[in-house]
Amino acid sequence: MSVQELVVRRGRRSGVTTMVAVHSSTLGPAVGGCRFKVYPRVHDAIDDVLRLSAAMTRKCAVAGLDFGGGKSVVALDGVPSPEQRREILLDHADLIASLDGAYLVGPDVGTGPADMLVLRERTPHVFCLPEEHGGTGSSSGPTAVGVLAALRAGARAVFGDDGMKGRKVVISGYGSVGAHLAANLVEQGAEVVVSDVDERRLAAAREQGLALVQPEKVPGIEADVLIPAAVGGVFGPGTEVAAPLVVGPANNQLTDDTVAEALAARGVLWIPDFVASAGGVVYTLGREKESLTHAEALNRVEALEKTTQGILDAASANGTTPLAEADALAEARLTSGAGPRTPSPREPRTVA
Ligand SMILES: NC(=O)c1ccc[n+]([C@@H]2O[C@H](COP(=O)([O-])OP(=O)(O)OC[C@H]3O[C@@H](n4cnc5c(N)ncnc54)[C@H](O)[C@@H]3O)[C@@H](O)[C@H]2O)c1
Repeated sequence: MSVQELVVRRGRRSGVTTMVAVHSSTLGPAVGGCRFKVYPRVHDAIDDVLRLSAAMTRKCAVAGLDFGGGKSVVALDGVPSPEQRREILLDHADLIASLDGAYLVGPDVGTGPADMLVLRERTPHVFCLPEEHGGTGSSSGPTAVGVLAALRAGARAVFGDDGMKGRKVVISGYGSVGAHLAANLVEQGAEVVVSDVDERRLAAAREQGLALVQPEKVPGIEADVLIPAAVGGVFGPGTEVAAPLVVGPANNQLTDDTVAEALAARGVLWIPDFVASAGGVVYTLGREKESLTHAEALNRVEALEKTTQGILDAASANGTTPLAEADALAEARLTSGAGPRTPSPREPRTVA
């Protein structure tokens, strides 16, 4: 996999290996999140940072952002104490600082706005600081708004209308984005079923009166919509997916790109994750780098509905998959520099 720059360094304070991949700077400085996770081997972390940074390039290009794709990973070999965590983050911040603005970091799996504040001690190239420190805080709400926008376009293609009343929706991963989605969909009158591996998250779902399903039963469960909101790599060549529409925020949902064709051949409309999950980065960068208001930035997130619609229309007209069309859109923008700039704002439907 081609990558512009990969820097891997063992932290001088913590001894923990952290890394940054700048996949592309064609459209601007690379942006991405910091993944803080236990990996069996450093090589697994390198594979992850490379794949995730490539997905960020596609995500930014399709969403019309003037930023490139990057990612950073802290490759843990066990769960650190709070003191160790701080040392690891400071080491990681030094690595990011050494790239001199070529990579801007935000939160990802395992990190949040409070961790961004620690990184900020050593480098200015950080976004999503806590709101009380001038940042926009967690991007989960805007990410959910973007998923719902993509879902509307997908629902029109599959069901002929985008109303969710009475539709059965399965959400895999009742984390921060999953919980936003569940609340919104319940409000719209959908029958929501959730799945998680964390007992505390299941208890939170029960408290909201949500039905539960075991994670291993998720792909095969009869439903109208499946929302992957947990981890990547959940759909392989042989995965039987019962829902006719799949759209969700989890990054890199397919084990490889050919799975998109396998899903399409089985009559499943899969909306590329890098399209559906762009709401967080669109909102955050709009607010923090372009000084947009909350409403203006949310309007840009809502515009993902139109972007998704265009991708689905093209796939239907050309007899291709949404992945092929989303890739073509990203490629066109990366090669010409001119892309689908987000249309002018309209009033937001949802407030995160
Ligand atoms: N938060 C954002 O703004 C954002 C933006 C873009 C993409 N994403 C992606 O969306 C996904 C969800 O993000 P989040 O911020 O809600 O993360 P999160 O960590 O808050 O939630 C993920 C949830 O998935 C659960 N989970 C893990 N493995 C599971 C499995 N096998 N089956 C069911 N549940 C499982 C976890 O216990 C957790 O509750 C992640 O893949 C993330 O990378 C998030």
